[in-house]
Amino acid sequence: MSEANDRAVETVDEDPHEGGFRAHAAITTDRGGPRYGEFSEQVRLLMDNARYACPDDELVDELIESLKALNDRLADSRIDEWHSPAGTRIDLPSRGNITLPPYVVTEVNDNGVVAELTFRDFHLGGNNAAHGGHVAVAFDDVGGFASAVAIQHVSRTAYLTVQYRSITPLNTPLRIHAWADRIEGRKVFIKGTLYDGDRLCAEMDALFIKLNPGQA
Ligand SMILES: CCCCCCCCCCCCCCCC(=O)SCCNC(=O)CCNC(=O)[C@H](O)C(C)(C)COP(=O)(O)OP(=O)(O)OC[C@H]1O[C@@H](n2cnc3c(N)ncnc32)[C@H](O)[C@@H]1OP(=O)(O)O
Repeated sequence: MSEANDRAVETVDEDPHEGGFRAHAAITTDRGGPRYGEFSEQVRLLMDNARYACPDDELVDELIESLKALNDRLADSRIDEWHSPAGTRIDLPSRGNITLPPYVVTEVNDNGVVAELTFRDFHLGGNNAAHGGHVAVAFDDVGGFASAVAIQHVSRTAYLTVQYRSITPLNTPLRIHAWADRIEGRKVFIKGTLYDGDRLCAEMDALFIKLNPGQA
């Protein structure tokens, strides 16, 4: 971590979290400004290019200097997790969270949550296919979303099982669907599917637990 990173630990007086997540929906399209989506896309491209890059020594030297300068500037604008745009920008893919595979929600209703999701070069597992861990990340987020829709409350993943049925391609719009199969008290049983066209890539079977008030 750089010096700028050390300086960047900023605290906020109010206590904006509840049950381990945001107390308020914090729905905003303002934080980060109108070009935050373009910024996120450039970061994703950086990750994609870094994944496949084979720079020579001279370029590595140059890139390290550029990245150091960039990281210092970014670190200066860090804020706590509750106020950062990432995760709250509902106008952007995956709510502006660049650590998630980008997805755009197309349906939210009694049948759950449906989204168009694209794994990118950064998500490579091998042989042009998505890494299984990234598939699980996608299911966790969209599954958590479906749980939130079903119970109108925050929940945490207790378990999440993925059945990998066929290769999940990169750079291909996929259809991810998660829905509440049943609810028993605080337990929300979530199921999910990931399709490339008509081909089933993976299935999810997960349990989310509704958090008690103040639960971490
Ligand atoms: C701003 C814009 C908004 C837009 C729209 C919002 C969309 C917003 C989407 C966000 C999407 C994020 C989605 C990420 C979600 C994570 O990734 S969360 C992070 C990963 N998960 C964790 O770190 C959880 C770690 N584990 C824990 O904290 C605790 O074990 C848990 C899961 C909270 C459960 O603990 P607990 O509350 O003490 O529950 P406990 O009393 O032990 O168990 C309750 C019941 O569940 C059962 N149970 C608990 N664990 C298990 C298990 N592993 N297996 C089977 N049964 C279990 C118990 O047996 C018990 O059953 P009953 O006796 O009631 O029949």
